[in-house]
Amino acid sequence: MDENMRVLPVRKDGKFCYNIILKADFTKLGEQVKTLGVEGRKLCIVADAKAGELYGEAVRAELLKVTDTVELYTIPSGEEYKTLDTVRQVYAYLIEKHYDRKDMLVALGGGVTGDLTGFTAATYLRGIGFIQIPTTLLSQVDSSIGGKTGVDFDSYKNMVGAFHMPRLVYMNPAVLTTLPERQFASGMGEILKHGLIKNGEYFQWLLENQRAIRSHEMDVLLPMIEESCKIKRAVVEQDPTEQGERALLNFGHTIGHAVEKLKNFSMSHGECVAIGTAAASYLSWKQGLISEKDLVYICEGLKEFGLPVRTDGLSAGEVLKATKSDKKMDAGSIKFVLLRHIGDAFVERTLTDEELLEAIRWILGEAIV
Ligand SMILES: NC(=O)c1ccc[n+]([C@@H]2O[C@H](COP(=O)([O-])OP(=O)(O)OC[C@H]3O[C@@H](n4cnc5c(N)ncnc54)[C@H](O)[C@@H]3O)[C@@H](O)[C@H]2O)c1
Ligand SMILES: O=C(O)C(=O)C[C@@H](O)[C@H](O)[C@H](O)COP(=O)(O)O
Ligand SMILES: [Zn+2]
Repeated sequence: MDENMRVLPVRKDGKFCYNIILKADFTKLGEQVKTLGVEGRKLCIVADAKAGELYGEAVRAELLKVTDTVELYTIPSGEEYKTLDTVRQVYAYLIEKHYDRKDMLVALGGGVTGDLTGFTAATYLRGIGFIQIPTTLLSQVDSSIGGKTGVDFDSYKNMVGAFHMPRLVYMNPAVLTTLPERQFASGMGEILKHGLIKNGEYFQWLLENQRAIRSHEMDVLLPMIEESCKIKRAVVEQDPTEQGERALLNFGHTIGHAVEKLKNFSMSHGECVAIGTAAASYLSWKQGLISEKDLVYICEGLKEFGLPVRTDGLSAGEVLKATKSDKKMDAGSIKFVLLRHIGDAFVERTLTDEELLEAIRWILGEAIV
């Protein structure tokens, strides 16, 4: 066993499902993929344009140690391409190249690539295997784990999707050195969420180590990525298909997804989650759950990591409408994740439109009457 490699097994229904590998290079990728029995099978790397350009050949070279056919199919970068049309183009390529049920897809890129490739794998020939090689901070700590796959539809986030577990998640944090700062901050939006919903001490640790994290010091980044992976793993192991507990991972996403859509994806997912987190924290304060001091602590914490807690150019009414068009409605009431305290979240179903509007006005910087 390589002492610089961390292996986090993920279970489903109590049984081993797949490993998350954390290793600061790609040297163990071939060996890990070999354990999946892909010898003689075709592998198609579905790569985000940027990640493919930077890491496509290194990944392909490792995979060629295991099987003879490894192809690289590039998709354009950006949330606006997380669509059925891009999926259709990947299907067409797979059909043209005669991919069969035992061949596999390899997602190389951020959450957009992972969600889209996972959905393609879930639906092509009624389901083939796929591997996640996440290359953004956000995808390493959140989207590559747990098998939520899907695409946007008419700009509504993740409206079409499937639960389809990866066969392996191999994350190499060294690739984060090329990640633009704004994308790094986006990943911090989900990481801070993990602390807020599940581990208050971790949230505090993140703020205390803010400087080292923002300077990308590996001795702090590695334990941070590992801890977030463990939090996400614990939630998805308990509730793989979002019957209850998993909904907590949607903290900050209800209003966040509405902002993401209304801003035409000009803001990153993590930035919108940060704005949604501010709104959900405001509601938690208004419900008498967290203190005003905690609300300020959370918002200042988000800002320390370069994340927004406010936005403008939108009307409160349109944000409410888009919020209620997200997937969080259940028999007419909205499922909204609130904080009982920092490190402990729950789902609330009784919030009124007036209460939601007040929180929305707050993140829009409007006077509250
Ligand atoms: N399935 C889930 O559980 C889950 C969880 C969280 C988020 N998501 C989804 O993930 C998506 C956001 O993912 P994201 O933040 O990774 O964005 P992304 O996939 O759009 O990647 C962000 C940008 O980083 C670039 N990039 C990727 N890796 C790079 C690298 N190593 N160096 C330089 N540039 C690199 C990409 O080209 C892109 O421009 C959203 O669609 C969101 O809905 C899904
Ligand atoms: O894994 C989950 O479950 C999550 O909710 C993680 C979120 O960070 C992620 O953005 C997810 O894609 C949101 O799912 P959705 O079903 O609300 O679209
Ligand atoms: Zn998210």
